[in-house]
Amino acid sequence: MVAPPDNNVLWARALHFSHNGSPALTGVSVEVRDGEILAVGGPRGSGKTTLLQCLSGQLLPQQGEVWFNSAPVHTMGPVLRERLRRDRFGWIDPEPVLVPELTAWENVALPLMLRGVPNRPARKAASEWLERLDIGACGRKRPGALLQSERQRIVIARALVTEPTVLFADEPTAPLHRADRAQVLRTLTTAARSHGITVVLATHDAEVADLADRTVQLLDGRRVNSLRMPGPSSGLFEAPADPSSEGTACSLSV
Ligand SMILES: Nc1ncnc2c1ncn2[C@@H]1O[C@H](COP(=O)(O)OP(=O)(O)OP(=O)(O)O)[C@@H](O)[C@H]1O
Repeated sequence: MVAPPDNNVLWARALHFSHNGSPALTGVSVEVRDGEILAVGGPRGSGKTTLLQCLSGQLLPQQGEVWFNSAPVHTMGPVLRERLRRDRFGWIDPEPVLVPELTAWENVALPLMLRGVPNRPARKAASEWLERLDIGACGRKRPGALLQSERQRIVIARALVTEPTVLFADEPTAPLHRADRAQVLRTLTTAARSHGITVVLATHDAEVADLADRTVQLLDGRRVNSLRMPGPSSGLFEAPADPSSEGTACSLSV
């Protein structure tokens, strides 16, 4: 086993994963640098979610290696991987899932309280994150009284309140309208940058990927290079990835 380069917070090599025999990743390698916002693009079914699940230790690849800093995630047992996810990683799903009986600030404070943080400091941290995400006024409301975009901001605040080393966001703005999408995403990336949180963001929206530092593209479970055509809502032209370009930016503005 070869240890990954020092400046990568995550480093995955030649990942293979099949769901019940149907291949989702076939030899994907990717690196994530400390503090960067990396978009994982590609059409539906291209393997984005599976890649994020392998990188975050939710799934064990059937072949290949995943390293977090200098720790080999692919050889960890379930207890260690669970601890890693709890202590160092955050996760945002496409649909906002909140506890309906709790207020917004209680939902955000929940991960801190589960770690034993007392009520007052947990409440203070939750309120600060609600303010940062421009939903300070929603603190006392329950999820049922909030708009979908407000609920998704609460989910984002809850994922950031523990200040994880890496935040995995799987299509975090998929259910939102176009205008809300850009605003929520800008808030998420600004908050992550200001706190030095690395973000791995799965998206099939080229405009979403524009907010990232770098994009890697998947197609049918493989990495491909992408050439972005001119224009704001341009499509992506894809070509097989050159393994020797591993580590260089994959999105080339033409
Ligand atoms: N639990 C599962 N059981 C069986 N097949 C699965 C499962 N999860 C994913 N797949 C298949 O694996 C492939 C990759 O799926 P994955 O969800 O990783 O792609 P994706 O790019 O995230 O897609 P989407 O944008 O639709 O979320 C797809 O063909 C999908 O149908």
